[in-house]
Amino acid sequence: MVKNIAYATEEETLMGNGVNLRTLTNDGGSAVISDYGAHLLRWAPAGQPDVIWTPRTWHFEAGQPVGGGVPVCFPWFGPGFVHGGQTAKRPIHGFARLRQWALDEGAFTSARVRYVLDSERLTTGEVPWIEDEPNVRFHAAYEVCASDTLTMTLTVTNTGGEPMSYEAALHSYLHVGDVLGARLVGLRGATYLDATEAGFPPKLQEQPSVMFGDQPVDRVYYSDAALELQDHVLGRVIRIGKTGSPQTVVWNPGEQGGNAIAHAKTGEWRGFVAVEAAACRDRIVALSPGESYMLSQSIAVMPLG
Ligand SMILES: O=P(O)(O)OC[C@H]1O[C@H](O)[C@H](O)[C@@H](O)[C@@H]1O
Repeated sequence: MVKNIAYATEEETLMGNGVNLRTLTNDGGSAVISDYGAHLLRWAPAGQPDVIWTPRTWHFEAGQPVGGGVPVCFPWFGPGFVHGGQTAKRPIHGFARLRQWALDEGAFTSARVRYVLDSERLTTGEVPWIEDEPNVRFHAAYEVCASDTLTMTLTVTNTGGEPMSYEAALHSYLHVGDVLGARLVGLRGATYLDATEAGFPPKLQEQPSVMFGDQPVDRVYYSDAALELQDHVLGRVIRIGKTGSPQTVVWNPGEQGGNAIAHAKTGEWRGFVAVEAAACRDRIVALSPGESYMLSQSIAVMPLG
């Protein structure tokens, strides 16, 4: 099924291929979210161009991630990281974004949607995901509140009888007029791991802003600071706040990688910067039985002053 997000309407909340799209519309703004992956596809405050980026055309395919939007990365990030070392797990960014989440009907309003993914409903082979944690059980709740601001909150509870650990990220593709002129401000002085180099060498953010170009930028910052993504083309600033997020992942694939993104046409990569609330690698979340952890990201838009 090929779909242009620009044409998503309320009438399309029930779609073919077993994928439901939910539309939130209120005076403050509107959003579209898919039950597949609990994947936010669109959000814009009233009167603003989209703030969440997706390729101009995209489709749902069972077992494949939807391009752009806000993938929920869980229970691992990238290829995974266990006991101090990178692993090679598949699928990349965990299975949560490739599963149908259960809609909490009672919590679905014009401004809010809540989804649940429970380990009891997953198939053997997905749980446990860490060989030495054979009895891991969890309950994940994901709530999206969308009006003139957007807030996404992932709460994971250890429902098993043994300790569990996981990685998570809210992988927001933020729409900019042109990434080549975008500036991400708020990370000066932070240490980051440079994922574009072998071994993820640690580096220091010395410049006042992160800039983007033809070369990829792929970094795990050790920072929970509030950030501003300045967009001189659209004349606005996207403000990003986070809680429970010891790291911030910043990514743009650059020209070569960007033009290889599934579903995206040549040059579309210039329309986004991914700024991700994350707890991954050596900041993995560890939960005792009964404990919960909340990872949240909120986004608002201001005129560029
Ligand atoms: O799987 P995708 O949604 O395309 O995301 C892929 C990207 O995700 C993160 O931002 C990682 O830091 C990148 O290394 C990776 O390439």
